Order: sequence, then C-alpha cells, then structure tokens
Amino acid sequence: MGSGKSTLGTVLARRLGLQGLDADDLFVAQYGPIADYFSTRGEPAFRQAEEDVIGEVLSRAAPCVLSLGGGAVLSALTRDRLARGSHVVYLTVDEGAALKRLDGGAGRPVLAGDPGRTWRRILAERHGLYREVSQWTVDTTGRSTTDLAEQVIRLIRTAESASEDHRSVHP
Ligand SMILES: Nc1ncnc2c1ncn2[C@@H]1O[C@H](COP(=O)(O)OP(=O)(O)OP(=O)(O)O)[C@@H](O)[C@H]1O
Ligand SMILES: O=C(O)C1=C[C@@H](O)[C@@H](O)[C@H](O)C1
Ligand SMILES: [Mg+2]
Repeated sequence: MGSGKSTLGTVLARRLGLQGLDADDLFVAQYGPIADYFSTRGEPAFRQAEEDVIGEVLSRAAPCVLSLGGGAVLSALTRDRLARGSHVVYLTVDEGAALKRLDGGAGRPVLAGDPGRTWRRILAERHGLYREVSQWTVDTTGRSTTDLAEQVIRLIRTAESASEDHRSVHP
C-alpha cells in the first residue's frame, strides 16, 4: 500500500502507448466505494469481486498496464492468472514514506486502527506472495515516478528481447 502502483501505472501506460487500468478504480466504477463495500459486504465478498474484476481484465486480448489493489495477490486464482503471460513488478516503499503518501491510512479500511503497525503486519503477511507473482522488485522510496517508469520500461524491454532471442534459437 502506498508504493505508487496507481501513479506509476498511469505514467507507464502513457509512455508505452497502452491502455492504463486500475483494479481499484474498476471496482469502484462497478460496485461503489471500497470502504462502503467492506463495511456492508465484508472482506471475503470484496476479495471475490476484486478477483472477478481483475480476471476480466487479464482475459482481454489487448495488452494493457494494470495497477492492482494491494491485496489482489491474496487470491490464488489471480496469482495463477498473473503467471500466464503478464510482466509483474513488485513496487516496494519504506514504511515512513508509505504512511506519508497514504495520509495516515485515510479511506483505506484495511489500515484501520494503528496504520503503521497494520501496514507492517500486512506487508509481512503478503511479502512472499508479492515475490511469488513478480519478476522484478523495485524500491520506489525517494524516487520520482519518471525515473521509476524508465527503469520498468527497460526491465520489460530487456525481458522481451531475451524471449525473442530464445524464440529465434528454438523456432
Ligand atoms: N514515487 C513517488 N514518490 C512520492 N510520492 C509518490 C510516488 N508515487 C506515488 N506517490 C504518492 O503517494 C500516494 C499514493 O500513491 P498511489 O495511489 O499511486 O499508491 P498505490 O500503491 O496505488 O496505493 P494503494 O495501495 O492505495 O492502491 C499518492 O499521493 C501519490 O501521489
Ligand atoms: O491492501 C489491501 O488489502 C487493499 C488495498 C487497496 O488497493 C484496495 O484494493 C483495498 O482498500 C484493499
Ligand atoms: Mg492504487
């Protein structure tokens, strides 16, 4: 949370000339505010709907840049879908910078209570899943979005040209 997924996704999409989508925004457009959904339907219902929203995007033929919600990796089905043909970047950030960026957790139901403690606990619970689904880990602390976008584009281009080489050797 607060690593800059939505912000970087928008810039990456523009620079790559692809459609930029944000799973949280798609959720809100379909179901209304996330905090309201959490309080009326509960987290399991939210996770199911989130899985469906992401599944729909990942089933599309056209390539895009998709910023996930922070808890999307909790779904085994989403993790499996991400493993089938997506480039996945794990964006990290220091706790201090994250809490500053997140305005102390306002509007994020999973950060209710003591935001710092909760942020640390959630990260500890999810770190292994983020590592499992991603090809790269990029620390965003103290770095501009422009700089991050350039780095991610380089990583993707290098991976794609390596896989082209592989295909030409083994047609
Ligand atoms: N590299 C950066 N440096 C400084 N501030 C940033 C950076 N990236 C994003 N921010 C700021 O941090 C806040 C959170 O960014 P953003 O919403 O993109 O994070 P997120 O990872 O999508 O969060 P969430 O988990 O809530 O979806 C925003 O105010 C944004 O402007
Ligand atoms: O980390 C989480 O569990 C969440 C992160 C946000 O992106 C939203 O998807 C929602 O607030 C839940
Ligand atoms: Mg976001």
